[in-house]
Amino acid sequence: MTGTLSIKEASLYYGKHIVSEALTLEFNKPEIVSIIGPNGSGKSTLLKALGRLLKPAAGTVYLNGRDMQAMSSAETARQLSVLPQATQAPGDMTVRDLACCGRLPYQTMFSQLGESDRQAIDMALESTGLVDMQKRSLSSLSGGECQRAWLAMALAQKPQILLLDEPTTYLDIHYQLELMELVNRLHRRFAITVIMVLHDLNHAARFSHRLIAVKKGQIMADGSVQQVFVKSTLEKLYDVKVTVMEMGSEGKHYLACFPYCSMETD
Ligand SMILES: Nc1ncnc2c1ncn2[C@@H]1O[C@H](COP(=O)(O)OP(=O)(O)OP(=O)(O)O)[C@@H](O)[C@H]1O
Repeated sequence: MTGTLSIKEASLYYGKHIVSEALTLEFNKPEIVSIIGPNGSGKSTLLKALGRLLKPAAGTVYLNGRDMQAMSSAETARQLSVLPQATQAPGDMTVRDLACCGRLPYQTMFSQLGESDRQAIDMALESTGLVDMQKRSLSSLSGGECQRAWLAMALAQKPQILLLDEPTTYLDIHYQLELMELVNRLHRRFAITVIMVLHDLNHAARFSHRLIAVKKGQIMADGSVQQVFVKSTLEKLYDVKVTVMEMGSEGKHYLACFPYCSMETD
Protein backbone atom coordinates (compact mmCIF):
# COMPACT_ATOMS: atom_id res chain seq x y z
CA MET A 1 0.00 0.00 0.00
CA THR A 2 1.26 3.48 -0.88
CA GLY A 3 1.81 5.72 2.12
CA THR A 4 0.66 9.31 1.98
CA LEU A 5 2.13 12.19 3.90
CA SER A 6 1.20 15.85 3.88
CA ILE A 7 1.96 18.98 5.82
CA LYS A 8 -0.71 21.69 5.82
CA GLU A 9 -0.26 25.35 6.70
CA ALA A 10 2.51 24.48 9.13
CA SER A 11 4.58 26.92 11.18
CA LEU A 12 7.91 25.49 12.30
CA TYR A 13 9.68 27.19 15.19
CA TYR A 14 12.48 26.45 17.63
CA GLY A 15 11.29 28.39 20.67
CA LYS A 16 10.92 31.93 19.31
CA HIS A 17 13.07 31.27 16.24
CA ILE A 18 10.77 31.12 13.23
CA VAL A 19 12.05 28.79 10.49
CA SER A 20 8.96 28.36 8.29
CA GLU A 21 5.39 29.57 8.14
CA ALA A 22 2.37 28.38 6.16
CA LEU A 23 4.21 25.37 4.72
CA THR A 24 2.05 23.07 2.62
CA LEU A 25 3.26 19.99 0.75
CA GLU A 26 1.81 16.64 -0.28
CA PHE A 27 3.44 13.29 -0.92
CA ASN A 28 0.87 10.89 -2.27
CA LYS A 29 2.65 8.49 -4.57
CA PRO A 30 5.70 6.26 -4.24
CA GLU A 31 8.45 8.48 -5.57
CA ILE A 32 11.91 9.67 -4.63
CA VAL A 33 11.83 13.29 -3.55
CA SER A 34 14.90 15.37 -2.73
CA ILE A 35 14.77 18.55 -0.70
CA ILE A 36 17.52 20.94 -1.78
CA GLY A 37 18.52 24.43 -0.70
CA PRO A 38 21.23 26.46 1.03
CA ASN A 39 22.56 25.91 4.56
CA GLY A 40 20.15 27.00 7.24
CA SER A 41 17.18 27.27 4.86
CA GLY A 42 15.03 24.87 6.87
CA LYS A 43 15.41 21.57 5.01
CA SER A 44 16.16 19.43 8.08
CA THR A 45 13.50 21.28 10.04
CA LEU A 46 10.93 20.37 7.39
CA LEU A 47 12.10 16.75 7.45
CA LYS A 48 11.86 16.71 11.26
CA ALA A 49 8.27 17.98 11.07
CA LEU A 50 7.41 15.34 8.46
CA GLY A 51 8.97 12.69 10.69
CA ARG A 52 7.23 13.72 13.92
CA LEU A 53 10.53 14.84 15.47
CA LEU A 54 9.32 18.45 15.63
CA LYS A 55 5.78 19.47 16.48
CA PRO A 56 4.51 22.31 14.26
CA ALA A 57 3.58 25.43 16.24
CA ALA A 58 0.56 25.67 13.92
CA GLY A 59 -0.81 23.50 11.14
CA THR A 60 -0.94 19.75 10.81
CA VAL A 61 1.06 16.82 9.45
CA TYR A 62 -1.08 13.97 8.13
CA LEU A 63 0.25 10.42 7.76
CA ASN A 64 -2.05 8.21 5.73
CA GLY A 65 -4.80 10.74 6.32
CA ARG A 66 -4.41 10.91 10.12
CA ASP A 67 -3.08 13.78 12.20
CA MET A 68 0.37 12.54 13.20
CA GLN A 69 0.26 14.28 16.57
CA ALA A 70 -2.75 12.14 17.47
CA MET A 71 -0.81 8.95 16.69
CA SER A 72 1.59 7.19 19.05
CA SER A 73 5.26 7.18 18.11
CA ALA A 74 5.12 3.38 17.62
CA GLU A 75 2.13 3.70 15.31
CA THR A 76 3.95 6.37 13.30
CA ALA A 77 7.13 4.27 13.17
CA ARG A 78 5.25 1.29 11.71
CA GLN A 79 4.43 3.44 8.68
CA LEU A 80 7.35 5.84 8.44
CA SER A 81 11.09 5.57 9.21
CA VAL A 82 13.37 8.54 9.81
CA LEU A 83 17.16 8.54 9.61
CA PRO A 84 18.32 11.86 11.03
CA GLN A 85 21.72 13.41 10.31
CA ALA A 86 24.80 11.91 11.98
CA THR A 87 23.13 8.96 13.64
CA GLN A 88 25.18 7.20 16.30
CA ALA A 89 24.80 3.86 18.04
CA PRO A 90 27.00 2.09 20.61
CA GLY A 91 30.02 0.80 18.69
CA ASP A 92 29.81 -2.67 20.21
CA MET A 93 26.30 -3.15 18.82
CA THR A 94 26.25 -5.58 15.90
CA VAL A 95 24.67 -4.90 12.51
CA ARG A 96 21.92 -7.40 13.31
CA ASP A 97 21.28 -5.81 16.73
CA LEU A 98 20.77 -2.48 14.98
CA ALA A 99 18.38 -4.03 12.44
CA CYS A 100 16.49 -5.60 15.37
CA CYS A 101 15.89 -2.08 16.75
CA GLY A 102 13.73 -1.50 13.69
CA ARG A 103 11.23 -3.95 15.17
CA LEU A 104 10.78 -2.02 18.43
CA PRO A 105 7.61 -0.27 17.15
CA TYR A 106 6.06 -3.74 16.83
CA GLN A 107 6.96 -4.90 20.36
CA THR A 108 5.03 -4.66 23.57
CA MET A 109 6.88 -4.18 26.85
CA PHE A 110 7.66 -7.84 27.56
CA SER A 111 7.32 -9.36 24.10
CA GLN A 112 10.19 -11.05 22.30
CA LEU A 113 11.03 -11.07 18.63
CA GLY A 114 8.70 -13.43 16.78
CA GLU A 115 8.82 -15.07 13.37
CA SER A 116 7.47 -12.02 11.52
CA ASP A 117 10.13 -9.86 13.21
CA ARG A 118 12.89 -12.28 12.20
CA GLN A 119 11.60 -12.30 8.63
CA ALA A 120 11.55 -8.49 8.51
CA ILE A 121 15.10 -8.31 9.91
CA ASP A 122 16.40 -10.94 7.45
CA MET A 123 14.72 -9.10 4.59
CA ALA A 124 16.27 -5.80 5.68
CA LEU A 125 19.77 -7.32 5.95
CA GLU A 126 19.40 -9.11 2.63
CA SER A 127 18.17 -6.04 0.74
CA THR A 128 20.98 -3.89 2.09
CA GLY A 129 23.62 -6.55 1.29
CA LEU A 130 24.56 -7.02 4.95
CA VAL A 131 23.81 -10.71 5.54
CA ASP A 132 27.50 -11.63 5.66
CA MET A 133 28.28 -8.68 7.95
CA GLN A 134 25.40 -9.07 10.38
CA LYS A 135 27.62 -10.23 13.26
CA ARG A 136 30.13 -7.42 12.82
CA SER A 137 30.17 -4.61 15.36
CA LEU A 138 29.20 -1.17 14.08
CA SER A 139 32.59 0.20 15.16
CA SER A 140 34.32 -2.16 12.71
CA LEU A 141 32.40 -0.87 9.66
CA SER A 142 33.34 1.71 7.06
CA GLY A 143 31.19 4.83 6.79
CA GLY A 144 29.30 3.42 3.80
CA GLU A 145 28.66 0.05 5.48
CA CYS A 146 27.48 1.85 8.59
CA GLN A 147 24.98 3.91 6.59
CA ARG A 148 23.70 0.67 5.08
CA ALA A 149 23.27 -0.77 8.58
CA TRP A 150 21.13 2.24 9.55
CA LEU A 151 19.11 1.78 6.39
CA ALA A 152 18.61 -1.88 7.36
CA MET A 153 17.21 -0.72 10.70
CA ALA A 154 14.87 1.70 8.95
CA LEU A 155 13.75 -1.00 6.52
CA ALA A 156 13.10 -3.53 9.29
CA GLN A 157 10.37 -1.13 10.40
CA LYS A 158 8.62 -2.01 7.12
CA PRO A 159 7.86 1.62 6.36
CA GLN A 160 5.79 2.95 3.50
CA ILE A 161 7.72 6.22 3.76
CA LEU A 162 11.43 6.71 4.42
CA LEU A 163 12.90 10.07 5.44
CA LEU A 164 16.67 10.51 5.09
CA ASP A 165 18.62 13.57 6.17
CA GLU A 166 21.81 13.96 4.14
CA PRO A 167 22.45 10.20 3.91
CA THR A 168 25.66 10.58 1.88
CA THR A 169 27.47 13.07 4.13
CA TYR A 170 31.03 11.92 4.92
CA LEU A 171 30.95 9.23 2.21
CA ASP A 172 33.37 9.18 -0.72
CA ILE A 173 31.99 9.17 -4.26
CA HIS A 174 31.99 5.38 -4.43
CA TYR A 175 29.94 4.95 -1.26
CA GLN A 176 27.73 7.93 -2.16
CA LEU A 177 26.76 6.26 -5.41
CA GLU A 178 26.39 2.87 -3.77
CA LEU A 179 24.01 4.34 -1.20
CA MET A 180 21.98 6.27 -3.76
CA GLU A 181 21.66 3.15 -5.92
CA LEU A 182 20.57 1.17 -2.87
CA VAL A 183 17.93 3.78 -1.99
CA ASN A 184 16.69 3.62 -5.58
CA ARG A 185 16.50 -0.21 -5.49
CA LEU A 186 14.64 -0.18 -2.17
CA HIS A 187 12.17 2.36 -3.53
CA ARG A 188 11.50 0.16 -6.58
CA ARG A 189 11.41 -3.15 -4.72
CA PHE A 190 9.13 -2.08 -1.88
CA ALA A 191 7.34 0.90 -3.53
CA ILE A 192 8.58 3.07 -0.64
CA THR A 193 8.24 6.84 -0.88
CA VAL A 194 11.68 8.29 -0.14
CA ILE A 195 11.99 11.91 0.97
CA MET A 196 15.57 13.01 1.54
CA VAL A 197 17.60 16.12 2.15
CA LEU A 198 20.53 16.18 -0.25
CA HIS A 199 23.34 18.68 -0.70
CA ASP A 200 24.72 16.99 -3.79
CA LEU A 201 22.66 18.52 -6.59
CA ASN A 202 23.85 16.04 -9.19
CA HIS A 203 22.74 13.08 -7.08
CA ALA A 204 19.44 14.87 -6.45
CA ALA A 205 18.92 15.34 -10.20
CA ARG A 206 19.91 11.81 -11.04
CA PHE A 207 18.08 9.83 -8.38
CA SER A 208 14.90 11.84 -7.74
CA HIS A 209 11.55 12.03 -9.43
CA ARG A 210 10.71 15.29 -7.72
CA LEU A 211 12.75 18.16 -6.29
CA ILE A 212 11.64 20.59 -3.61
CA ALA A 213 13.76 23.74 -3.36
CA VAL A 214 13.68 25.45 0.03
CA LYS A 215 14.97 28.96 0.67
CA LYS A 216 14.52 31.00 3.86
CA GLY A 217 12.01 28.46 5.15
CA GLN A 218 9.73 28.70 2.14
CA ILE A 219 9.16 26.42 -0.85
CA MET A 220 10.78 28.21 -3.77
CA ALA A 221 10.10 25.47 -6.32
CA ASP A 222 8.45 22.05 -6.31
CA GLY A 223 8.23 19.84 -9.36
CA SER A 224 9.91 17.29 -11.56
CA VAL A 225 13.69 17.35 -12.02
CA GLN A 226 13.16 18.83 -15.49
CA GLN A 227 11.12 21.67 -13.98
CA VAL A 228 13.28 22.51 -10.97
CA PHE A 229 16.83 21.62 -12.06
CA VAL A 230 17.22 24.65 -14.30
CA LYS A 231 19.73 27.48 -14.31
CA SER A 232 17.34 30.25 -13.23
CA THR A 233 15.98 28.31 -10.23
CA LEU A 234 19.35 27.01 -9.02
CA GLU A 235 20.96 30.45 -9.31
CA LYS A 236 18.15 32.09 -7.33
CA LEU A 237 18.17 29.28 -4.78
CA TYR A 238 21.88 29.42 -3.94
CA ASP A 239 22.80 32.97 -5.05
CA VAL A 240 25.48 31.61 -7.33
CA LYS A 241 26.02 31.43 -11.06
CA VAL A 242 25.69 27.94 -12.47
CA THR A 243 25.72 26.18 -15.73
CA VAL A 244 23.39 23.21 -16.14
CA MET A 245 24.52 20.59 -18.61
CA GLU A 246 23.13 17.45 -20.07
CA MET A 247 25.82 14.82 -20.32
CA GLY A 248 25.78 11.35 -21.76
CA SER A 249 27.73 8.21 -21.04
CA GLU A 250 27.15 4.62 -22.10
CA GLY A 251 23.83 5.52 -23.72
CA LYS A 252 22.44 7.27 -20.61
CA HIS A 253 21.81 10.96 -20.10
CA TYR A 254 22.45 12.87 -16.88
CA LEU A 255 21.75 16.43 -15.84
CA ALA A 256 24.61 18.11 -13.99
CA CYS A 257 25.10 21.49 -12.43
CA PHE A 258 28.45 23.31 -12.26
CA PRO A 259 28.45 26.35 -9.96
CA TYR A 260 31.19 28.68 -11.20
CA CYS A 261 30.95 31.84 -9.12
CA SER A 262 29.02 33.40 -6.26
CA MET A 263 26.84 36.41 -7.03
CA GLU A 264 29.14 38.58 -4.83
CA THR A 265 32.19 37.95 -7.03
CA ASP A 266 30.26 38.57 -10.22
N1 LIG B 1 17.59 22.82 17.57
C1 LIG B 1 17.57 24.07 17.09
N2 LIG B 1 17.35 25.12 17.91
C2 LIG B 1 17.31 26.39 17.43
N3 LIG B 1 17.47 26.71 16.12
C3 LIG B 1 17.70 25.70 15.27
C4 LIG B 1 17.76 24.34 15.70
N4 LIG B 1 18.00 23.56 14.62
C5 LIG B 1 18.09 24.39 13.57
N5 LIG B 1 17.91 25.68 13.97
C6 LIG B 1 17.91 26.87 13.10
O1 LIG B 1 16.82 26.74 12.18
C7 LIG B 1 17.21 27.18 10.89
C8 LIG B 1 17.01 26.06 9.88
O2 LIG B 1 17.90 25.01 10.22
P1 LIG B 1 17.91 23.62 9.42
O3 LIG B 1 18.84 22.71 10.14
O4 LIG B 1 16.53 23.17 9.19
O5 LIG B 1 18.53 24.09 8.03
P2 LIG B 1 19.08 23.20 6.84
O6 LIG B 1 18.53 23.80 5.60
O7 LIG B 1 18.81 21.77 7.07
O8 LIG B 1 20.63 23.52 6.95
P3 LIG B 1 21.94 22.66 6.59
O9 LIG B 1 21.95 22.52 5.10
O10 LIG B 1 23.05 23.54 7.05
O11 LIG B 1 21.89 21.34 7.31
C9 LIG B 1 18.65 27.66 11.01
O12 LIG B 1 18.63 29.05 11.20
C10 LIG B 1 19.16 26.97 12.25
O13 LIG B 1 20.14 27.75 12.91
